[in-house]
Amino acid sequence: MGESSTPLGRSGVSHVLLDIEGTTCPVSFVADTLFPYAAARMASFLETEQNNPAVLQLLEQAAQAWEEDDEAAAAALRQKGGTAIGDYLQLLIRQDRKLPALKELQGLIWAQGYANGELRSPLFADVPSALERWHHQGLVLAVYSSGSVKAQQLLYGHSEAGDLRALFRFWFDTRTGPKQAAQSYRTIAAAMATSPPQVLFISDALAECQAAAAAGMHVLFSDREGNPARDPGSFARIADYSGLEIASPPAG
Ligand SMILES: CSCCC(=O)C(=O)COP(=O)(O)O
Ligand SMILES: [Mg+2]
Repeated sequence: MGESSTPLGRSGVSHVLLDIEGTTCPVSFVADTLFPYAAARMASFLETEQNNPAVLQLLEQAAQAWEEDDEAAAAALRQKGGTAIGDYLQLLIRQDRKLPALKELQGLIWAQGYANGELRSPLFADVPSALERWHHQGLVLAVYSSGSVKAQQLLYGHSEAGDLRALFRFWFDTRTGPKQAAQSYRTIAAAMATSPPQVLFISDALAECQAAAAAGMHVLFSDREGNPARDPGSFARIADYSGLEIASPPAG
């Protein structure tokens, strides 16, 4: 593992909750491939899906968020008047804002790219074997990402290491709650029928690490090559899972 060793051997950890971008998957794939892929196809997707009730519902949610959005560029776009919701969605993509409706629309667009072979997700080299090892040990694996659950399942279902979805038992996105709020981690622990001290959370975002720790989870800060933020605060860093041994949970 990274610079420090973490005493997870006797920690009682039975669940591992993983962020995706900057944690199991390079930031560059999300920022330089996935986001531009969705941005380039958003207008034609909205045109094609204009009678799809699920898409219309997501657009209503985005329009509502836009009305309440005080951020300067969003407000300026609103004041222009008559501007299409597509322009607001493009703004959110450029700003890497994590609005759930946008994340679900992105997931629907990426689904087409994964299906036609244009997209395939790279994971950090140590990740697939660590997931296999932990799963084999009886640890419960779960995902918590700003990407929609559909997008998460697409990413792990079309990874360069194959379809890894079966290794995960639970999937959570920001419909469960913001990743910077301690309550979200309590909700996730409850949804997995466990308690926060039995969960190890790994993320590259310090605010997410702090929220999970405040809820009582074990936390490691993901310090991967290419991550824009490398300050771990008070958390132990991890750069590679090859040496991350987590004691198996008691049987039964
Ligand atoms: C699930 S793949 C796309 C990831 C994404 O859209 C994103 O915003 C990354 O956020 P994360 O919480 O995984 O760091
Ligand atoms: Mg992340």
